Amino acid sequence: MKGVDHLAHERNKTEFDVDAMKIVWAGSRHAFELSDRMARLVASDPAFQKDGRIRLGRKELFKNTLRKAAHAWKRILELHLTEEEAGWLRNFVDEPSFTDLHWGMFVPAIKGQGTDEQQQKWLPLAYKMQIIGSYAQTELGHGSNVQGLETTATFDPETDEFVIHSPTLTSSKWWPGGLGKVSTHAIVYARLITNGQEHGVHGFIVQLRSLDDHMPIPGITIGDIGMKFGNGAYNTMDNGVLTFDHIRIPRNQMLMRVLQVTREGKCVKSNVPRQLIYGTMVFVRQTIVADASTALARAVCIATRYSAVRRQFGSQDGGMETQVIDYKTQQSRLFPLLASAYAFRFVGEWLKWLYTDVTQRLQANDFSILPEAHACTAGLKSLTTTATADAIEECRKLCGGHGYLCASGLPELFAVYVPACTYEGDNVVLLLQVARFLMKTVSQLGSGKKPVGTTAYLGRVQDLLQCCCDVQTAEDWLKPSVVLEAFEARSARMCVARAQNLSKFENPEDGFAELSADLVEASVAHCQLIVVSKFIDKLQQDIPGKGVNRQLQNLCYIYALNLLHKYLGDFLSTGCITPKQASLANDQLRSLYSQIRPNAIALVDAFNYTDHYLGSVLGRYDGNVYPKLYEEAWKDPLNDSVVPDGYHEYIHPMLKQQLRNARL
Ligand SMILES: CCCCCCCCCC/C=C\CCCCC/C=C/C(=O)SCCNC(=O)CCNC(=O)[C@H](O)C(C)(C)COP(=O)(O)OP(=O)(O)OC[C@H]1O[C@@H](n2cnc3c(N)ncnc32)[C@H](O)[C@@H]1OP(=O)(O)O
Ligand SMILES: Cc1cc2nc3c(=O)[nH]c(=O)nc-3n(C[C@H](O)[C@H](O)[C@H](O)COP(=O)(O)OP(=O)(O)OC[C@H]3O[C@@H](n4cnc5c(N)ncnc54)[C@H](O)[C@@H]3O)c2cc1C
Repeated sequence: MKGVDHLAHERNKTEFDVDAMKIVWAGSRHAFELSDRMARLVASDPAFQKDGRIRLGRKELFKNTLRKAAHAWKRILELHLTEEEAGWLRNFVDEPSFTDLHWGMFVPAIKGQGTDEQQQKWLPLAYKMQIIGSYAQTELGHGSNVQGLETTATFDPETDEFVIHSPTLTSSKWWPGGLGKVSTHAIVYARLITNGQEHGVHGFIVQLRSLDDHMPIPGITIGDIGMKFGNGAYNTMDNGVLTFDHIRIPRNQMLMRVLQVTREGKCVKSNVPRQLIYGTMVFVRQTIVADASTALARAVCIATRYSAVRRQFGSQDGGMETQVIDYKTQQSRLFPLLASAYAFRFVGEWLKWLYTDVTQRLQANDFSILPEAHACTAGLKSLTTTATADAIEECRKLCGGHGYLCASGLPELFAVYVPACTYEGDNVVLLLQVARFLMKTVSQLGSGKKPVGTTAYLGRVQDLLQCCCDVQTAEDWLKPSVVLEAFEARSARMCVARAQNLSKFENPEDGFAELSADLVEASVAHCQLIVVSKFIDKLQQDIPGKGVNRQLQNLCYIYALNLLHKYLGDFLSTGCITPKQASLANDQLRSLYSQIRPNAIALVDAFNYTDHYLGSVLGRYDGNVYPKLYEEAWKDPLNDSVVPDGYHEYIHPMLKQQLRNARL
């Protein structure tokens, strides 16, 4: 690192091995080395520079994204990068583009829902980018309600083809990323109709544009849906609109792992459950949880470094003013977010493991943990994206006025990140799925069915309904068993109370609708328990590096005790803890903030983000904020001229008018 390090005094306070923590954050030494190499490769390549992209108009911005995507692909081929390396490289390019959907949804959909023959035909083309795919599920009229989609795929036995059609305006495909201007193909979700009968929604591989001149296939109308929230941000993506006028595709382009349509138009079910049609969403939700920690860590890194640079008030005898990070209010807002970044990292790691396990089981025809995998991916996607979007905004406020400048990097990060609360399932709709799973689990307790996995604690429901929290001193809140029991008891009691209320309704669906707001709260409690318990599990691992485990313990208890404070109503009203114990938890929280304080900068350094990736003057590694902020201001196009365009037309005549009025 060249130049003066304005944060050196902070780094000198560190009480743990930062390099070892970098490996814990990355997940392994291999992941660390690989991501570090790719981050530096991108940061050092002028073709990937990001300065000024927020000032580009839509067309320039989009073309710039196409240029970067093409350059990234060129480098991937030239350097013979592996799939893993290529994924990291694209990540550090840090610009949403059609490639996210191609690699993130189109390819996984074919892998997850295609037959062996379909995979053999389509995957090589997709891997070489000889075709570019998107994922066209949502329509103008329906997104959450997948079974409500209107596009039809009618089998024509005479020609052995499906006819894909958009019967209404509301059946127009609407939102798919990469669709508007780039994709040549899409997985299109449509209602399957054979022999006049409906068979639910299925995926079809449909060519959209000519591979020669990129013109839409006759009968297809396609375009971009228009500008989205924020400057730059997600506007690098061509989210699209698409309609079909009786487009014909061969029968073998329906993804047939779940259901096969024969030459005669007969539907033959395979042994895999229907829900596997939703499998791509489970995969992507799992990756979104991992991405949440990355985005949250970016915001926290910026806010933490800047909070150590920024000084306000408190100067005595002409000495230095107080660093804002030393204010207890700043710490109580910032450190729980730092702890959440680590918590989400570890739960993301665990979810990846769960997903891999489910995939292997599915291949062996074991579908038993599919409902749990669905509930975990849906619930954790909802919990982590909501918390991350809120946290990015909180980090902006933690940076005061300068946080509102685009140069802070936070407005763009927020604008890019916030749709994660909606895409891949609206966060409330997903929590309702978790609630269904929880209510089903509770209702089966009486029949002796033993809950497993993340709901195993519900098997101890009788104990959890009666247990009393064993906390007498603030230090007692540093016992994993105490924290875990408080979270388990809160979630179990909320689930049982909701289930009892539901049982009062004659029609369970009416009850579910009426009590849905309460049910969502139980889902949140359950998901928070998962995050806390996976963090505690992480602490039990053998973590090398001086002081690393200690820091992680502090972060884990900050995460848990801050939630306890924030959701105190739940903990008190369900009788899990007493007001006195809650007050002791707060005492412990303050003590933990003091312990984290000297390590805060090193804990964000452990994310190993380059200045290029952070894209923030406030979050610079060297803390040299003010001169760079000053320099940045002069780059604004308004400062190209001293007297602005429009002066002669609008300002000058106004001034003259006032002068005349004054003389009158
Ligand atoms: C500063 C600059 C920074 C730059 C940063 C750049 C970084 C780039 C950032 C980009 C990162 C990532 C890119 C992401 C791109 C986003 C792309 C987005 C794509 C999409 O949004 S695709 C569309 C997604 N759509 C949805 O998610 C729809 C949500 N709806 C549903 O999932 C379902 O319809 C439903 C579950 C809500 C309802 O289903 P339905 O069948 O109608 O009803 P139910 O009766 O409730 O369910 C039936 C049973 O099925 C079970 N079920 C439901 N879903 C699943 C599932 N997925 N898997 C398994 N089982 C499932 C359900 O539990 C029921 O079971 P039961 O009968 O009770 O046993
Ligand atoms: C940036 C972005 C990228 C996207 N990319 C893609 C893509 O590549 N491919 C694709 O197919 N789609 C994509 N989508 C679409 C996305 O998946 C949907 O917008 C999302 O699933 C939400 O569905 P909706 O828009 O129908 O919301 P709605 O369901 O209309 O939600 C509106 C409100 O109704 C509430 N609500 C809905 N149903 C219920 C219920 N049962 N109970 C209680 N409340 C309810 C919701 O909580 C929300 O508050 C993208 C969306 C965005 C914003």
